[in-house]
Amino acid sequence: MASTLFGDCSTSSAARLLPLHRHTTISLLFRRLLPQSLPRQLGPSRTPTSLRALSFPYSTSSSPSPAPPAVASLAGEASATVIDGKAVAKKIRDEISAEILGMKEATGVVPGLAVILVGDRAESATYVRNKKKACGHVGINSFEVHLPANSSEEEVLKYISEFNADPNVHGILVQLPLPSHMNEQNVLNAVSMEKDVDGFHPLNIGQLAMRDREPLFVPCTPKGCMELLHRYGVNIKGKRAVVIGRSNIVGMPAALLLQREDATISIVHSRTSSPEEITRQADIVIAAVGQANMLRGNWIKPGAVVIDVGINRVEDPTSPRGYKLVGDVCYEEVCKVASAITPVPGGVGPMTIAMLLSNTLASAKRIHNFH
Ligand SMILES: Nc1nc(=O)c2c([nH]1)NC[C@@H]1CN(c3ccc(C(=O)N[C@@H](CCC(=O)O)C(=O)O)cc3)C=[N+]21
Repeated sequence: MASTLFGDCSTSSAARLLPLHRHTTISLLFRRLLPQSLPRQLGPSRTPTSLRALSFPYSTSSSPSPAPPAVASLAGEASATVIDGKAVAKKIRDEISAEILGMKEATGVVPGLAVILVGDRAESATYVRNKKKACGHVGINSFEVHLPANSSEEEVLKYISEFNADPNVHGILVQLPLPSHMNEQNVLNAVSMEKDVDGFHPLNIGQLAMRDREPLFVPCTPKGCMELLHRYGVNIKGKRAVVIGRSNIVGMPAALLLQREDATISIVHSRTSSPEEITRQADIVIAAVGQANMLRGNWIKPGAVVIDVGINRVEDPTSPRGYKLVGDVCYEEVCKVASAITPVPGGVGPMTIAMLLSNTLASAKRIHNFH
């Protein structure tokens, strides 16, 4: 993830690449004309009680009061519900811990996750460390191989086949990106599809794309996005969903998952003309492009639900790390238009790790026939 200089939406590099046709204020005023779009779009929450407190502020609201003058209204503009991925992920980890304990007591089996990290990218090392910590918290054994950046592809393949054969390992994750001299396809194909907790094996992706078939694993980040939509009671069936970005690991599987739940999907990508016009039609937006603050307020239909997958570092001299994390969505603008939005950090990121743990537990249960 490239570091950019700009932390605020108005100066985002992406905003210059993709010219804006409308100003945010217009969106804000437009939204005022449709104050009822939110409660109708979001049906009653299927969310457990503990999460309901985090849920929609509008669901019980009465009729809108007369509109104050536009300028005054901007400060008091109601904000979207914040979809708290950190809290949901914690709840899921607690559920996983309990299940793992039960499984251990009943069968003696402890789920195991193997992570292969090649090279010294600081971000990759951080993710791997976070995954290991998360495994520790829920009671999953973690196995880690850290290879130097100049290792050969054969070496990586050798570790993969060892983990494929190891009965203590139920999940195998090869941290991406791999160094450029390696063939990512060869490596991902080598992971046994029964241990493919990332869901990146072509057979798992293929099953995801086919009707009436079930993949053994669904990729963690898109699965986390869907879990957030479910736990916040967002209706998907029959809705228009736009996924921005067509990567194998997020955009494409996210679109397939939404389609499997009967949304009508569009994928917006770097060659799409008028991406903002298409995005503005969406009831659900999943942004996964890796461009800081790219989605402005005027890309969003009032009342839409926005899931921000981007994790971009932008320089921030006031932060001890020297940078801060921002999403692909210009949060300050979009939170005034959307009905619900995920923050960065604290949105999809923690869910990705929770889904990895969930996939690893599911794998151990399947391998040991424990249900
Ligand atoms: N084979 C493979 N599988 C992956 O799942 C995979 C990968 N490779 N390569 C890199 C990406 C990235 N990724 C993240 C996971 C958690 C957070 C996360 O927890 N983020 C925190 C912030 C963490 C921080 O403060 O740095 C948050 O958004 O709140 C972010 C990013 C998994 N990835």
